[in-house]
Amino acid sequence: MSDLYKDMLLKDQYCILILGLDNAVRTTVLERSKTRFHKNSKGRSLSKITTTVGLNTGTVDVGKARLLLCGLAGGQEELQSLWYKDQAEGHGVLYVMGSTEERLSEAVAFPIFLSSFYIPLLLKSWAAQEKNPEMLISLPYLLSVRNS
Ligand SMILES: Nc1nc2c(ncn2[C@@H]2O[C@H](COP(=O)(O)OP(=O)(O)OP(=O)(O)O)[C@@H](O)[C@H]2O)c(=O)[nH]1
Ligand SMILES: [Mg+2]
Repeated sequence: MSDLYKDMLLKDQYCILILGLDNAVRTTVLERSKTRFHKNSKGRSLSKITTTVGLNTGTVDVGKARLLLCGLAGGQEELQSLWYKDQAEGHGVLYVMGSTEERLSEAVAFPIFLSSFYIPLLLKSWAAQEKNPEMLISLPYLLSVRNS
């Protein structure tokens, strides 16, 4: 309990939404992240992962940051409009693309929309020489998930 308490006090916490089309392996990325990064928790084995109903969550530690990962159900076309509202409510988005060629144009629409927000922000924080922790943790995290 004392270790947990210290961890909670020392770490900056961020809420990261995992978005992507249905069947894009969002839950797999979440469960693999838990196994890879959470010292006291092992993610579900791949054979136990079924279609998400509602919400999957998990916490992982990346450097000095603690990420609360939220995998939402519903990557289907009719629910994608919710992403535009949801993404503004988290600190960041982990967008998973595991799509077939037929759905590629559907899969890239949202990252193109997001980059119109984040690229100007990134350029602005570079120009002001600010260290933006949300952006600094993203690349090492993505590389580590990919390699695990
Ligand atoms: N070919 C292949 N399939 C994979 C891989 N990883 C996971 N899958 C399969 O992809 C399917 C979808 O994975 P999920 O993680 O459930 O995807 P999701 O985006 O959470 O899907 P929903 O919640 O149903 O929308 C499952 O049948 C997985 O077993 C992989 O590396 N290669
Ligand atoms: Mg899922």
